Formats: sequence, structure tokens, C-alpha cells
Amino acid sequence: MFLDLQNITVRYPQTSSPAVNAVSLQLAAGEIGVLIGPSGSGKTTLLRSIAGLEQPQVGNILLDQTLLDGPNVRIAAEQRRIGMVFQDFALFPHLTIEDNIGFGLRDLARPQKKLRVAEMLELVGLIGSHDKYPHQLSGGQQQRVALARALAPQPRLLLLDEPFSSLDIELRERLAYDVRQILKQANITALMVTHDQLEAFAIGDVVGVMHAGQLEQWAAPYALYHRPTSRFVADFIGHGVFVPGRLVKTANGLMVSTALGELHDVNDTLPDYSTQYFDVLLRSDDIVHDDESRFKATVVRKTFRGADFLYTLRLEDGPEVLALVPSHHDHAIGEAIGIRLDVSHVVTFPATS
Ligand SMILES: Nc1ncnc2c1ncn2[C@@H]1O[C@H](COP(=O)(O)OP(=O)(O)OP(=O)(O)O)[C@@H](O)[C@H]1O
Repeated sequence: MFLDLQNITVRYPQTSSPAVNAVSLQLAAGEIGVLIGPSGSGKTTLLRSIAGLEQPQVGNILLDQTLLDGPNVRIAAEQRRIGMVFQDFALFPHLTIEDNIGFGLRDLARPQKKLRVAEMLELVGLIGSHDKYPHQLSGGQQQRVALARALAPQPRLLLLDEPFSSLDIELRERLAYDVRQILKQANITALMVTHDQLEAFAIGDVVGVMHAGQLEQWAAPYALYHRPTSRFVADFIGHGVFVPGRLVKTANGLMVSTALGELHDVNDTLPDYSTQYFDVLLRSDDIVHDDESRFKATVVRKTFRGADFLYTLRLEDGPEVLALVPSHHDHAIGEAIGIRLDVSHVVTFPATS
């Protein structure tokens, strides 16, 4: 693996629990990894330790099979050849775009430097902007320059910490897609931190969820969404609620019975057959509005999201669930509507109570 973190623990002085606790993860060359998780879960600390700005007390960091941090080994940050783009991506306001991008290329002769800057401008789609100043560019364009500046010295790894957080939401979505294309074209290995799940899914080949210093799951976006391995990940990713389920053995195998009907094909998802009671994860896209259904639920809340409504619905016997329903089905709060399950991947955890 190109980036290999082995059991990294980082503890700040005078703190009771480690900011990063026994984290291991791998990225293949050219892969993009994204870390998400609540505030304070250790994402930035992990990134900073890879960059050499924090020193892990335990564990090894390997890049391209070279040990950067380990027992009695510590390669200085400036010798790691790791590029960084941080949230405040400050460009030098008094330097042109060309000089901003060429800033880290002091060792190159002038013609090579010009060539490299031109390549970078082409890569980020800003040909012709070389003699402009940062204030003459939009926020999104400035962020592309920051990316070009970080990529120009040909780092072995690129680290991005909330690179879009100062941009407005619409711009962020467009830029997320563009940044993935740019990183893939540059064939660079990258690790990014974001708060935004959709951004993580749009950019990452692999996404990791951090919680209280630990990496709860490190998986492809699809697996993270459909096969969360912990309750925390199931809860953190997507709109989900847990409803009680009971294991039932039938002649045709196992099934889980819930207030919204039965779920089959559960055999490979049940972690512990000795338990009879489970909590079943139901996401808003697992529940379909169906007037014909025998299961009725009352609309408690509704959020208009353009193409659909996100309804919060209360079932007759208590639990609330979420349902994403096309927005031409406009139901009033208090109204009872028919719903049924349409679950392609059943996710269960042992019941907490
Ligand atoms: N320099 C520091 N000294 C002491 N504790 C720190 C320091 N930097 C961070 N911490 C603590 O380490 C933990 C992890 O912080 P970190 O910034 O890595 O989290 P994060 O997931 O990046 O958070 P956010 O999403 O808010 O940026 C937090 O409890 C934080 O208070």
C-alpha cells in the first residue's frame, strides 16, 4: 500500500484521552481517501501527524514503503514531500496566480518553472489567469489555484483539510466533482477531511468515519452506506432510525419481524444468532409510500427538498421512521399515509434494551 498507517495514537499533552486512538488505514497509489466524523473526533490531528506536524506516540506511518514515523524514526515535515491544502487556503494577495503556483518551485530553473505552472493552470482549468491577482478570481477559482499550488512541486501525497468550508454550498458541490477529476488526472494519492457526507461520497474512493479518536469504519462509500459495521456509523451516515426487530425461524430460514412487516434475506447480516431481539436500521430510502399498504403512519414532520419530501412518520405502535417520498405526494401533518418496507440490505445490531 502506498500510504500505510499502522496503529497510530496521538495524545496532546495534558489531555486525558488520545486525540487519535490506534488508527490503521491504507491507501493504494492514486486512491482518494476521505475522513468524516463529528467535530473533535481527531480528523485534523490524524492529517497533521501524516504531514509531520504532530508526532504519534505509538504506531508507524509509511509512505511508498518508507517509514516516516516509527520507533526511533521521525522524518521532518519538510522532507516528507507531502502537499497540503487547508481550509483557509490563503493565497499570497500581492503575488500573481503564476507566482502563487510557482511559490514552491524555487529549485526549478525559470523555463521549467513556467512550464510547470502552465501545466498546473491547465490541470485546474484556469489557462489565461496567470497574470491575475487572487482578488480578481472567484472563491472556487482561488481554491483551484490553492490546489494547483499544492500539486506543482509534485508531492507524493496530498492532504486536504476541509478545503471547501469557506465556499457556499452550491459551489462546494460543483467543486467537489471537479476536484475529484483533477486529482484523478494528476494521478495523486490524497487524503481529505470534510464534515459533509455528500462531499465525502462524491470525492472518495474510500471513506473513513472517525469517532472519539477511533476509525470506526474505512470502506468504499457504497459499503459504508449499505453495510455499516457499527451502530455509530449507521447512525452518522444517512437519515436512519432504529426500529425493534425480532428474530423468527421459519421453514424457509430466518427472518426479522418489525412493526412494518417482515424482512427476509437477513442471514448474513445477523451478528449473533443467540439473541432474539435486534435493532433494525431503516433509512429514509428503505421506506416507500404506498396507499395500498396495510401499514399506516402519521405525518409528524415534513421537509421539502425539491424533488422529494423527507417525512417523519409515527407508526401506530410508537416508533418514528423517516421516508423520502417524491414531492408530488404532498401530505399534511397529522394525516395517516400508507407505507411499506423496501429494504435491499438489511442492517441489524443487537438490541440495546
Ligand atoms: N493543540 C491541541 N492541544 C490539545 N488538544 C488538542 C489540540 N488540537 C486538538 N486537540 C483536541 O484533540 C481532539 C481532536 O481534535 P481534532 O481537531 O483532530 O478533531 P477534528 O475531528 O478535526 O475536529 P473538527 O471537525 O472540529 O475540525 C479534540 O478533543 C481537540 O480538542
